Amino acid sequence: MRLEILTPEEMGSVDRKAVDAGPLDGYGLMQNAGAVVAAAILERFAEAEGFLVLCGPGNNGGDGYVVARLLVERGVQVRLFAETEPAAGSDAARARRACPVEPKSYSEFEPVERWLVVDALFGAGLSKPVEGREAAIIERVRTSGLPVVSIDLPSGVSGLTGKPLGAAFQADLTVTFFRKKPGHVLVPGRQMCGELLVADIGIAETTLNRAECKTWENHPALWRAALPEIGISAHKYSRGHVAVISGGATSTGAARLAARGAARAGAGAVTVLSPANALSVNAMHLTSIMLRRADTVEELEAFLSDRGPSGAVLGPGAGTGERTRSFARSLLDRAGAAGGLVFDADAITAFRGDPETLFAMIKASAAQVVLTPHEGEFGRLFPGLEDAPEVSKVERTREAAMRSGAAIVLKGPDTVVAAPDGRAAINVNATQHLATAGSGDVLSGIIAGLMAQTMPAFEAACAGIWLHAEAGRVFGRGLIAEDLPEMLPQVLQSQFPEHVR
Ligand SMILES: NC(=O)C1=CN([C@@H]2O[C@H](COP(=O)(O)OP(=O)(O)OC[C@H]3O[C@@H](n4cnc5c(N)ncnc54)[C@H](OP(=O)(O)O)[C@@H]3O)[C@@H](O)[C@H]2O)[C@@H](O)CC1
Ligand SMILES: Nc1ncnc2c1ncn2[C@@H]1O[C@H](COP(=O)(O)OP(=O)(O)O)[C@@H](O)[C@H]1O
Ligand SMILES: [K+]
Repeated sequence: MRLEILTPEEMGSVDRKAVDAGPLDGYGLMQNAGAVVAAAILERFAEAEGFLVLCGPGNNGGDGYVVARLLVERGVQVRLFAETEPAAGSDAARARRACPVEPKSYSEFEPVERWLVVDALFGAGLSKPVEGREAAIIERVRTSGLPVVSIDLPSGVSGLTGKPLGAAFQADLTVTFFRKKPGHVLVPGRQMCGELLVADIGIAETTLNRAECKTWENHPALWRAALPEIGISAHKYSRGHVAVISGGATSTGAARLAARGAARAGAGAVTVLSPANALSVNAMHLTSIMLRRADTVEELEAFLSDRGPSGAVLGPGAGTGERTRSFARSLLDRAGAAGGLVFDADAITAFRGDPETLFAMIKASAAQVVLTPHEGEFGRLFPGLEDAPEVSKVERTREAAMRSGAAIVLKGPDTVVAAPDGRAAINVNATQHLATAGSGDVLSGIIAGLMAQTMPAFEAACAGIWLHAEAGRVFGRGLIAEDLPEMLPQVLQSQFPEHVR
């Protein structure tokens, strides 16, 4: 599967390598790009009565001239709008000369009913906010309601960040080339593309140095091989034992959701470690999941010594005070080499004043650590890496992983996972039904459950996010967090039948 995601800059270097290797030059690639776009348009929009092609000054516009020419050759009506001539000697200038349609200026642009707009204004070379006459055309197209096919990217959407830079098209179909770019999978770019087609334009697969690729679309192909297998002689503890730290009497549900997530993800045993004042409320709601008292670090450490769990979740409902901070220190200190720790919610917020101390402990620990912040929690731990218009969520998450020494799961509709070694994956199967209280708690449990079964942190985080999202997607409307663990068996059995024996 072609799961690699290339930044516009990386794509530019692939293009250059492809041209150097031949046989196609830049103009040849542009011809192929135009041809795949024209074919996709004719196949999907056969009922369109004519085409309004908008060409920008660069190679994206060059692709537009090729599309216009090919559509004219098919005998359909085409009007072309361009404001700036392509640079002399460029591939786009050659495509412009070969195009039989004389461009009109943008000011002459008029929407025509039942026609289709081909957006070839800007692609990978978007370098500043779209304003003025281009913004005016985009607004006219939007109010006309005409369908839009965008070449490479909806003009105005940054291929790097997925965010609009000024005005931007909402496309019905976007045709990009060779590989997806971050802007096609990060929101809001993902929705602004409409349907996304990744087309082959004759760039050899060998042009891409796969070993250098560090960013992927999250998909089972990335981590299927690392999914835990249950051996025939398994016993409950050999399948992994997860400890989940509960909060006090009025905030115990989050830990139980995480515990249930860990159990359904396949951990053979799960223990909730509860303050004394919450033991009875936890006991009333737990059956197969075990319960043990842990008010103090000494009690936690006694449990760690007795039972040697292979995974733990700290944070959901745990409180942001000294108990949580001291439990974090103890878990990082005492977890064996195979231990997998997930710090979520309050375990993240508890270190807001002193993230460097947490990062130093993580780096010194033998445990594999995953931090699962939402944007608010992320900002508390990583000042300076907050969301900003021109920064990519992938790069922010990657930088946070390097700073902290943990795998970072930055949650949202486009959850990004990054590892300290630079690997990153963008998740695309989530549904908005996951935006429900406690859904993140279940996720932390699923990831810990997978790590407790010896799945490495990055793979466990990617698998956990995908399974969690798939459970939400399959369940659909009316989802509450309690439903997520209960959907996992169905998702696991339908997607990975070989793992259920
Ligand atoms: N490389 C290859 O082999 C292949 C590439 N292909 C195609 O090439 C596309 C990339 O082409 P590209 O690099 O020429 O950039 P492109 O997106 O046309 O824009 C650059 C121009 O727009 C201008 N400009 C930017 N933002 C602006 C704004 N907001 N408002 C106004 N102006 C703005 C910018 O100005 P400047 O930054 O120089 O001031 C410059 O003049 C790629 O998306 C794909 O479609 C295919 O043919 C397959 C083979
Ligand atoms: N609009 C959305 N679309 C898809 N997934 C979402 C959306 N909103 C939230 N999620 C997912 O739901 C979960 C919410 O986690 P979190 O914010 O920690 O909530 P809670 O603290 O209530 O458990 C995360 O996995 C997140 O990625
Ligand atoms: K475009």
